[in-house]
Amino acid sequence: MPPKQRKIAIMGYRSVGKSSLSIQYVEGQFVDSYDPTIENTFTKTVRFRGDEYEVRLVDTAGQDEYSIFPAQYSMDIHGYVLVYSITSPKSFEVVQIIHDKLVDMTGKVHVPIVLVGNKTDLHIERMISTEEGKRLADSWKAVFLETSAKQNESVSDIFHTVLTEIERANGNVQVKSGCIIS
Ligand SMILES: Nc1nc2c(ncn2[C@@H]2O[C@H](COP(=O)(O)OP(=O)(O)OP(=O)(O)O)[C@@H](O)[C@H]2O)c(=O)[nH]1
Repeated sequence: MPPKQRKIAIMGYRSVGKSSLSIQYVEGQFVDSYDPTIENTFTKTVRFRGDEYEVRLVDTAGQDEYSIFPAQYSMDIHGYVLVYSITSPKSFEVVQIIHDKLVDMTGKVHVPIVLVGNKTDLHIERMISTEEGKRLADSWKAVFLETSAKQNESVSDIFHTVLTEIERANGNVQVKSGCIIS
């Protein structure tokens, strides 16, 4: 069977670690330097829960509260990873604005979204608590994860979770008494 093709967009404010998470997932390395992204696409083939997936990961340019939601990211994308940095209240504010624009643009009731609080290794600089992140994700009915691209903590979980959410949106995952059966 050919691999299932899944296109995932990773979005958020500038410098939250979108490229670092993408590179850590696809290439298994962390780059300390900062090079603002315009747009990059990564492809990775993964076997997950018995199925083969070709994941196309679109690493988007950092947005701010004034950015217009790029129309190309409202179509042809199966799932979204929305990222903020746990050290940046501004990035937490912007991720909420991006989410609202995303829901408006796609016009869908349920969009597969994973909310990610990145940079957990910078715990002394933490400004957004785990509870705040969780509460926001719950209000969106999205899944919440905290990660560190630097320490490769929970990075692959992001993409496995978004693949699961896409399957769920397609009606291919059943949840029974807390267990996920696919
Ligand atoms: N300590 C720490 N630094 C990180 C982490 N993730 C990214 N960084 C650093 O944060 C800076 C920005 O990372 P990028 O991955 O370029 O951020 P981005 O969101 O793609 O940035 P834009 O392209 O401007 O949107 C870089 O210096 C990274 O090394 C992390 O988990 N921990």
